[in-house]
Amino acid sequence: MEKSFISSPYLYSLTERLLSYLQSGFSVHLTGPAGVGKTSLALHIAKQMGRPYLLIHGNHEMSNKDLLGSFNGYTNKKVIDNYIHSVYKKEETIKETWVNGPIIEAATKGYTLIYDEFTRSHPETNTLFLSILEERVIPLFGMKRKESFLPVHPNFSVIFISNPQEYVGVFEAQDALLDRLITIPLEKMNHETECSVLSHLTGLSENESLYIANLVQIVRYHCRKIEPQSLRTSIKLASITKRNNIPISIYDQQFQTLCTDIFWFHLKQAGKVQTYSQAKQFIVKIISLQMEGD
Ligand SMILES: Nc1ncnc2c1ncn2[C@@H]1O[C@H](COP(=O)(O)OP(=O)(O)OP(=O)(O)O)[C@@H](O)[C@H]1O
Repeated sequence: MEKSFISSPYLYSLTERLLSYLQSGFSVHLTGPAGVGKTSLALHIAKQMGRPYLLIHGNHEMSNKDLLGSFNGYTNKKVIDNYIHSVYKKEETIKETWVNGPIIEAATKGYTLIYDEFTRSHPETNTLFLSILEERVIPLFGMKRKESFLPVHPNFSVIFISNPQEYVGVFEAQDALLDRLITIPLEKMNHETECSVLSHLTGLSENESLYIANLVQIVRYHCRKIEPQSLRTSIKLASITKRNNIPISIYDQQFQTLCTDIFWFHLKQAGKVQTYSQAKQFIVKIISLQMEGD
């Protein structure tokens, strides 16, 4: 099922601006911590571009061949001539076949490309984007093709997405590439939008979504020294309660256990608790007190 995109005044305005930058021929770059909504926003924008779009994910093993394509198939043509029955002639030709990679596919046909986690690919792999974005040509040196470049379709544009540089397995983006992009650090979703996303994705009522969003907000506050729990934490809590008909109340045993399972690791990382029972106590005593205060 396709997930619906929930907008807010901030997201609406950002979408409009990013669309206009892309339509003006510039590629854009969304950056921000995990779960802040970068991929959802990129997909939402790509759909509005009214062109086919393609989503790829960077990784440290990604090579130019993976992006551009390669000769990796064979066409076998066999001709058997036995017209004169005493003469048997067999002719076989084997031809390498070129298979387009996502960049050639998207750039020559004018698609919108979403390059998620592009800083997980080696910076040298991403170098080809310098000429794609500036000179509007796809470099094909060393690809064993007759042409040394292919022209880029005028409608081709890229939405790059990255996580912060401090994340494990992330390379620093090249300055020259960043210089060609309009980079927007995505802000954390506001409380109201988070509640709407929860109701929309899980079918919980507004009040139930608000309860869960408030609870996660309190845990975020207690764990503020570590990477904040993203929207995904609220989605997990909301989806599991809904699916299993767990009463959404900090006084309910089942809900307490679920919260403990979801938050123990974060509370431990933040140095608030050590053991599972301490985590449960923390949730039941401290968090319930703060929930009452809301
Ligand atoms: N505006 C939105 N409307 C509906 N759902 C959203 C919205 N933004 C985020 N979500 C939901 O929140 C979750 C996290 O969003 P998303 O995957 O877009 O984040 P991200 O920043 O790309 O994360 P990561 O860096 O880990 O890939 C997803 O389940 C997504 O469906």
